[in-house]
Amino acid sequence: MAGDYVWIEGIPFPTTTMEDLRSMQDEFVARDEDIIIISYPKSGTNWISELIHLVHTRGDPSWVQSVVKWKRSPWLDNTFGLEDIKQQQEDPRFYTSHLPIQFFPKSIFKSKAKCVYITRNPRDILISGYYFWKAIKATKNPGSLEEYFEWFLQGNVPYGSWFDHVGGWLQMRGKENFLFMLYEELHQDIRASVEKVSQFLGTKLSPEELDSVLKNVTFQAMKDNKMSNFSLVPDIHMDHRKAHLMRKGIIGDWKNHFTVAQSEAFDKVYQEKMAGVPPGLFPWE
Ligand SMILES: Nc1ncnc2c1ncn2[C@@H]1O[C@H](COP(=O)(O)OS(=O)(=O)O)[C@@H](OP(=O)(O)O)[C@H]1O
Repeated sequence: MAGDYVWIEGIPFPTTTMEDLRSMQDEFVARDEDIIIISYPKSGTNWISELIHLVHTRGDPSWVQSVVKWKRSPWLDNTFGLEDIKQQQEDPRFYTSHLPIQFFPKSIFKSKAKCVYITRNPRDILISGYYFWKAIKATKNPGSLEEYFEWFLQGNVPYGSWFDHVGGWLQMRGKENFLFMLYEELHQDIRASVEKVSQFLGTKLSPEELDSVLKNVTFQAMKDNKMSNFSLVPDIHMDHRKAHLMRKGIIGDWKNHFTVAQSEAFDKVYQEKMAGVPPGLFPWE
């Protein structure tokens, strides 16, 4: 049976999230060498993580094929992930977070840690989450799409409102150690995306290394890689009969799901909530 949420300061989190986020925020010690992947759920977190890990190994797939993703980039947001991060001696440490900016460890903002924030058309995020949360035991079962659609617009979904999450993290745009990426840009030009990320990380790849990264970050390669496709998530956390991480991997699946009325309702909320965001920043507007 799917669970409910743990509510922390008005935001619903999966029940696997540590309850004392505020203590973690004060106590966590970032290192300048850290590489942090940040996203609202279902934005392409695992795609950009895989890409970053492969850039780090210069296209050698042995790490991504032998270590599960949540050990390569543990979750900052839960106690087990945090322990893994703290115990890592070697630099750089990689870790992942879906946290809204107001819960992020303060030391990260004072460090030179490199942060990559990825986002995606929120309409596609809604659909991706609608299917995925059905399988995840630490989140509430979405029920019908009509119902989930309303929850999403209200921010009554894991990690709260997409609008608030993106709005918060956009404050970091332009900072030297922050890179903003879009799922859609990875789709449109994956080679240019790999080059952009490798430049940000300070890793110059040879043409052969770049080709090997490209070969291993395709939807099919990740779907076939059990260390990346979530098939090894224990049954106590995920019902593998109900959904897979690697679902469709396309742009615009929302068009196969939204009614005209839903599409209009979404646009209205989007325009209200994103009024302060510079026009043209996102390709889906
Ligand atoms: N390589 C590649 N190419 C294209 N698309 C990809 C790729 N890797 C992951 N995905 C798609 O990303 C969606 C999952 O997002 P996240 O990784 O952020 O999910 S999670 O929040 O960590 O659960 C999910 O999107 P949907 O298919 O729309 O559900 C995945 O299919």
